[in-house]
Amino acid sequence: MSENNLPRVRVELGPMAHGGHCVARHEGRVIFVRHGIPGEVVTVALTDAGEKSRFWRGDVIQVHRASEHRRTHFWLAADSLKTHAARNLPVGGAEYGHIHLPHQRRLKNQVFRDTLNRIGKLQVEAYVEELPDEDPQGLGWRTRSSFAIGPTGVMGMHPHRSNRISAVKNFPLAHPRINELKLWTLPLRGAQRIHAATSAEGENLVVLEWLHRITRSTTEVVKQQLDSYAEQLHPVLSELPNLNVALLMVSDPKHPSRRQLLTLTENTALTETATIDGTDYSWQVSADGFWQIHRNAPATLATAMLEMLQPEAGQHVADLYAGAGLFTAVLATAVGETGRVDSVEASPITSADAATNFAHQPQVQVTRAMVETFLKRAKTSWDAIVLDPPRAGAGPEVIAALVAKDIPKICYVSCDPASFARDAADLVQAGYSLEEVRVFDMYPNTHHMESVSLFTRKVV
Ligand SMILES: C[S@@+](CC[C@H](N)C(=O)[O-])C[C@H]1O[C@@H](n2cnc3c(N)ncnc32)[C@H](O)[C@@H]1O
Repeated sequence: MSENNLPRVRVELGPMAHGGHCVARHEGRVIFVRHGIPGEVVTVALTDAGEKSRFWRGDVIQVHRASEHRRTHFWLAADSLKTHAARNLPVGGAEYGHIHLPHQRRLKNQVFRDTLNRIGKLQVEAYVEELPDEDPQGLGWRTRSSFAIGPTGVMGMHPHRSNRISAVKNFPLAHPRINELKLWTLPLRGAQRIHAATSAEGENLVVLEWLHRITRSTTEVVKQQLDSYAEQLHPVLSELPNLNVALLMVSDPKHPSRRQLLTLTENTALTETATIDGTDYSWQVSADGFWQIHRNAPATLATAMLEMLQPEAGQHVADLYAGAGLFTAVLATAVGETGRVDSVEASPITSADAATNFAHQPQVQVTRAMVETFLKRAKTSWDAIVLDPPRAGAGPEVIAALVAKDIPKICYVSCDPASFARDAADLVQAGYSLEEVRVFDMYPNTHHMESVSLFTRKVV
C-alpha cells in the first residue's frame, strides 16, 4: 500500500496518450498513468482500480529509472511524488509540470499526430509552436482562473477526478496579477467557487459563486444572503489592486441558466484588447462570459486564422461558436463594409457582449443561436467560415450541414485533438482537403493544446 493506502504496482511507462497520461500494462491490464514520462520505470499508486474495470488509473509516486526530460515540479500542490509522500493527492491543472518544456511540446506533437491518425485515419505532421513572449518555464499565462472553496472557507483545487479540495494559494500558471489579489485572504466561508480574471489592460475581476436551488420561494432568501455577504466583503474590496468588476453570483446547479447576481462595482464587464495584423481591437467581455485564457491567445489565434483564410473585401463569411467576437472583429475589418460577417453564439451572456461589441459595425450580424439551428435555418452560404467549437467539437450534424453548404474554405480552431480528428475525417470524407494545420502550446504545463486548421473544398 502507498502512503495514501492505495494499492501500488511497478511498471515501465509506454507512450503518452490523449488526456495527459502514459499508457502502461500490468498483468494484461491497461493502466493510464499520470505524472510520468514515456520510458520511465515507476511505482504507480492506483487511484482507480476496480476489479471489473477495463482499465485502471494511477499516479506516479516513485521513479526508479527517470527520463532525462524529468525536472522537479515547480509547484508543490501538483507534484505527485511529494503530495503522495505527504498522504495527499496532487491537484489537477499542471499535470505536465514535471517535464521540461521542450519535451512537453514533443509529447504534444506525438499525441496530436497519433490522435489524428487513430481516430481520423489522417496523416498529419504538425510541430507544436510556442506562443510569442512565453515565459521560459511556461508560467503566469492564465488570465482566467477558478478555485473551489471548502466548507471551512479554505480556497483550493481538486485532484484529478476527485471531489476533495486541496488548499491552494498562489497558482503559478495564473497571471501574476491574479496571484496579487490574494484571493485566499477574502472571507470565503459559505461560497463554493471563486473566479478571477485579469484583462489585457490590467483590470481585474472577481466573482464569488454559490450553488443553490433558485425557485420563486427561494429568491428572497438568496437575495438576503447575497446582501449580507456583500456587507462582509465591501471593506475588503477596496484593498484589491485594480479591481474593476466584483460580482456575487448564485447559480442553480440543476438549471445553469437560473442565476441571481449582485454587482459590487460600477462595471459588470472587462474590456479586452489586442493588436492583430496592425489593427487595434477591443471587446467587452462579461464577468461570466467566454474569453481565451492564455494572455497571448487572442492575437495568436486570430493571426493564424487570417493567414489561412485570407478573407477579402466584400466577402460573406461566418464566425460560428463566436463568443464575444474575437474572430468576428478581424473578419469584419477584412471584409469591410461591403462584406458581411455572421457571428453566431449560443450563450445569452456572451452573445449579448457580441451584440454590444459590433453595434456600430453594419457588416456584422450577431445571432444568438445554437450553430445547429442556425445552419438549418440559413438560406445562404458563405465564402469562408471560422469554426471554434467547445471541447466536444462541432459534431456530425454541424459538419454535414456545412458540407451541404459547399463552403470553399473552413478554418477550424480546436482545443481537443480527438473531437477535431473525428470532424476532420468527416470533412475529408466529404471531399475537403486538409491544407494546413498549426498546433499551439497554448496551455503550457498541462496536456492541452490548441490547433488551427484550414480545409478547402476540392474542385472536381
Ligand atoms: C471555444 S469557445 C470560442 C469562442 C470564440 N471563438 C473566442 O475565441 O473567443 C466556444 C464558444 O461556443 C459557444 N457554444 C457552445 N456550444 C454552442 C452551440 N451548440 N452553438 C453555438 N455556440 C455554442 C460557447 O458558449 C463558447 O462561447
